[in-house]
Amino acid sequence: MKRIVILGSTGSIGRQALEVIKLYPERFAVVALAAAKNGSLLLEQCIEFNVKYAFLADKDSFKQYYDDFKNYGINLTNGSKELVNMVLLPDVDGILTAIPGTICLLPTIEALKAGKVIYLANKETMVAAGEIITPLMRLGENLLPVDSEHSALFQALKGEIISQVEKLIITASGGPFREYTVEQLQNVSISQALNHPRWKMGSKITIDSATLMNKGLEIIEAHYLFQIPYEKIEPVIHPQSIVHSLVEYCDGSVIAQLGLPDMRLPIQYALTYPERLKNTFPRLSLAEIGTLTFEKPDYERFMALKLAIQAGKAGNIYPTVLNAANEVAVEAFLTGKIKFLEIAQIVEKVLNCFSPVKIDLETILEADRRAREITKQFIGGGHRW
Ligand SMILES: NC(=O)C1=CN([C@@H]2O[C@H](COP(=O)(O)OP(=O)(O)OC[C@H]3O[C@@H](n4cnc5c(N)ncnc54)[C@H](OP(=O)(O)O)[C@@H]3O)[C@@H](O)[C@H]2O)C=CC1
Ligand SMILES: CC(=O)[C@@H](O)[C@H](O)COP(=O)(O)O
Ligand SMILES: [Mn+2]
Repeated sequence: MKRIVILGSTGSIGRQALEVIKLYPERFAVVALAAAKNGSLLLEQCIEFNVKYAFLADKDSFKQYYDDFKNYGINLTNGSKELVNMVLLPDVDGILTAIPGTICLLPTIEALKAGKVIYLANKETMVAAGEIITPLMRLGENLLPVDSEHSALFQALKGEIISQVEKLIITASGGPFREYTVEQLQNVSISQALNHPRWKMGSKITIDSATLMNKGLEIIEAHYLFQIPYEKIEPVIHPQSIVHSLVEYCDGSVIAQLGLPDMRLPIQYALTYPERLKNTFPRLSLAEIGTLTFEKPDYERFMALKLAIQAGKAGNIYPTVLNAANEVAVEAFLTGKIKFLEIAQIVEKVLNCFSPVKIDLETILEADRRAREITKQFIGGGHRW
C-alpha cells in the first residue's frame, strides 16, 4: 500500500491522479490533500478518500471552511510551513507535486531529504532549484517524472546506457498559435491563449504552452532529470501530441513513447512504477489518427523558447530567474495587465538584470524573490489593457 499526499488535488493533475488512485483502492491510500481556495471540492475529496489532513493556502477560504472540515474530523491547516509538515507526516510514502509555480519547492526538498518519493508534475520546482534537487534525487527510486514528455523519455531510456544517448527529442504541440504570424500574435486574447488544441490543463501551463515557454521549461527539466547536456536536447513541433518524446541513440535508433493525450497515463505509470497496470482508458489507434507530423520550432516568433534554452545553458541562477519572471508575467497576462508578446519580452529584460552568484538554496530563493519583484516593476511601468 502506497500512502500518498497530493499537493494541488483540486487542479487538473490532482483530479486526474485521484481518478487513477480510485481504480486501485488496494494499492493506494490518500493521507493528505492540499489546494488553494477550492474548499468545497477539497472537502468532497477528503470525504471520498477518507483523508484526515488537508491544507488550504488562501487565508479567507481556510477560515470559511475550517469548521466544515472539523465536523468531518479532518485537520485543515494553512500557512506555508504546514505544507512542509504535511509531506513530512510519518505515514506518508510519496507526494504528487501538482501546484503550479515554486510553492512545491521546499516541500519537495524536505520530502526527498526525509526519504519520501516525489511524483513530479510540478516542473517549475525542477527548473528553479534543479541544482539543489538533483543531488538529492535518484531517478526511478525517489523521484518519478509525471510530465508527459519526461515520462516518455524515462520510458524510452529504460534499460539503456545513458552515455550512448545522442539526443533527447522533446515534442511540443505548438500551442494554439502555431501558425500565427508575429503581427497576429500581438493582439491575441486571453481566451484564445487558454484554448490549447490538445490538452485540458490549468491556466498557467496553458499560457506557457501558447508561448512555448512550457517547452523551454521542459528542456531545463529534462536536463536536470536525465543529466544530459543542453546540446543534446532538441524540441520538435508535433501538433497531434501523440508521440510524447523520443530518444535517439548513437547507433541511429530512435525510441519513442506514444499514447493519446491523456495525463492519466503518465500519472498512473509514475504511481505504479515499475509495474504497468491494466486500465480502461481510451486506447490509441494509429489508423484512426492517420497522420503524425513534425516541424522545426520557430525561435523568432516564440522567443520564450529561445530565452529558456539560453537561461538553461547559462545555468547558475538564470533558470530560477527565468521561471520566476515568467510566473509573474503569465499572471499579468491572465489579469489583462500585459499583452501576450510582452510575456517573453519582460522575461528577457529581467534575465538581463542578474549576474551569476554562488549557488545554494538561499541564493536561489533570493534570486526567485528578487526576480519576481523586478518583473512586477517592469509590468508596473508598462501599458495597461
Ligand atoms: N495539467 C496538466 O496536464 C499538466 C500539468 N503539469 C504541471 O503540473 C502542475 C499543476 O498543473 P495543473 O494541474 O494544470 O494546475 P491547475 O491550475 O489545474 O491546478 C492547480 C492546483 O494547485 C492548487 N494550488 C494553487 N496554489 C496553491 C497554493 N499556494 N497552495 C496549495 N495549493 C495550491 C490549486 O487549488 P485551487 O483549485 O483551490 O485553486 C489546484 O488544486 C504545474 O506545475 C504544471 O506545469 C505538467 C504536465 C501536464
Ligand atoms: C501534458 C503535458 O505534459 C503538457 O506539458 C503538454 O505537453 C503541454 O503541451 P505543449 O506541448 O503544447 O507544451
Ligand atoms: Mn509536458
